[in-house]
Amino acid sequence: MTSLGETLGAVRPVEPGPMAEARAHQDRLTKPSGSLGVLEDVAVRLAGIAGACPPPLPAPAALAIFAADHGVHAQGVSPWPQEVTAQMVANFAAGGAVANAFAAQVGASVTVVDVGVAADLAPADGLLVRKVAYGTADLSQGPAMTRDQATAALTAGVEVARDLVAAGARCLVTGDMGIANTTASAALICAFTGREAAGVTGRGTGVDDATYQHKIEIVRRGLRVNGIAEAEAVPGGPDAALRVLAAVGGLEHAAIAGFVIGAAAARVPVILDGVIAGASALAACALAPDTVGYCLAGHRSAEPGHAVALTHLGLEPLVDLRLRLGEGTGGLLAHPLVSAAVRVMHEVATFDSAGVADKGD
Ligand SMILES: Cc1cc2ncn([C@H]3O[C@H](COP(=O)(O)O)[C@@H](O)[C@H]3O)c2cc1C
Ligand SMILES: O=C(O)c1cccnc1
Repeated sequence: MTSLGETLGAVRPVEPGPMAEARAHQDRLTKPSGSLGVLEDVAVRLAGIAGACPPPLPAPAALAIFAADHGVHAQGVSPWPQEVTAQMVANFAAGGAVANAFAAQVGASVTVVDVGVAADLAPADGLLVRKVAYGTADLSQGPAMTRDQATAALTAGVEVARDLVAAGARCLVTGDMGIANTTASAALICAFTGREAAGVTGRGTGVDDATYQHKIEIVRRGLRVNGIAEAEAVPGGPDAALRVLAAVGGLEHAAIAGFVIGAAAARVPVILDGVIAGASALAACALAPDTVGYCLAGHRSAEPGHAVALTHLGLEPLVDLRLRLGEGTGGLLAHPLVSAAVRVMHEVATFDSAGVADKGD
């Protein structure tokens, strides 16, 4: 068993020296300075993460899809039955989901982790059972999880990251599956950013207007019953972060937060997927602030809370395709861009080496 405290303490800031070196190297390459835009920033950050310039290629990539159920589903916040969580876990394990197709496209492995599905699942190839509970309690009635449950799910995420890196992964990608988890995501984003529920709650898998208004009300109620003021960010520090995560988060949010922290502790970049990952990353970065240096925002999801979370974290999304699926799909699609950004550092000639004239002063 990994101690969560030890892992939090192992997260170091990204290294400024190799980042400065990478920035200077970018300017010597046979292209106008800054012409690769955000990709230059990505390559610079990967140098800081690896502590080396040029940084290693971020491959192979490994996607982990954390799955769990939500007590708040009983409030009618999702049009889908809760059983779809377990059914989709089987679909991931059989290779039949969108995430599997995108993983195959970009050459990423897929690991599915049951951290809280409300059904018994048997371990199988690519399916780890690390169940902490059969779903959370209803966050609109009281805390969704105990502190111990949140800690156990965080630890499961840390350990999955550690094991994937030990098995050779050089880039991690977050994925989620949990019917009703956009409600818990909205509540987490409210608590960590201090935004109002109406500004961060989205339609998830597609609720109608009446259900959407009800969903916003449930997010408000969840904050209220758990003693979290709406439109006021919770105080910083790991203790408050764990309290918020346990109060209104999901078991997969906690596990994803642990996974992101585990990536940072192992000095490996982690590509975040959509709104569930964004909400989880807010918790991760509140628990261990240097974690943010290891996070790349794969995409911006159509859920309004996602942009709020990314702005709060200071992360710029790599793609915006109006995706609103989760599973890791948006994170996976960004992986070739991250690889391309790093490959430039290895393969592109400098003005000197290629005999190309630099622009005049
Ligand atoms: C078939 C199916 C596949 C999915 N894959 C991801 N999600 C996504 O939708 C769910 C969150 O939306 P809400 O909060 O509205 O329930 C999560 O399971 C998320 O991973 C799916 C949802 C469905 C129905
Ligand atoms: O942003 C996401 O990842 C998302 C949006 C809607 C439903 N599930 C996931």
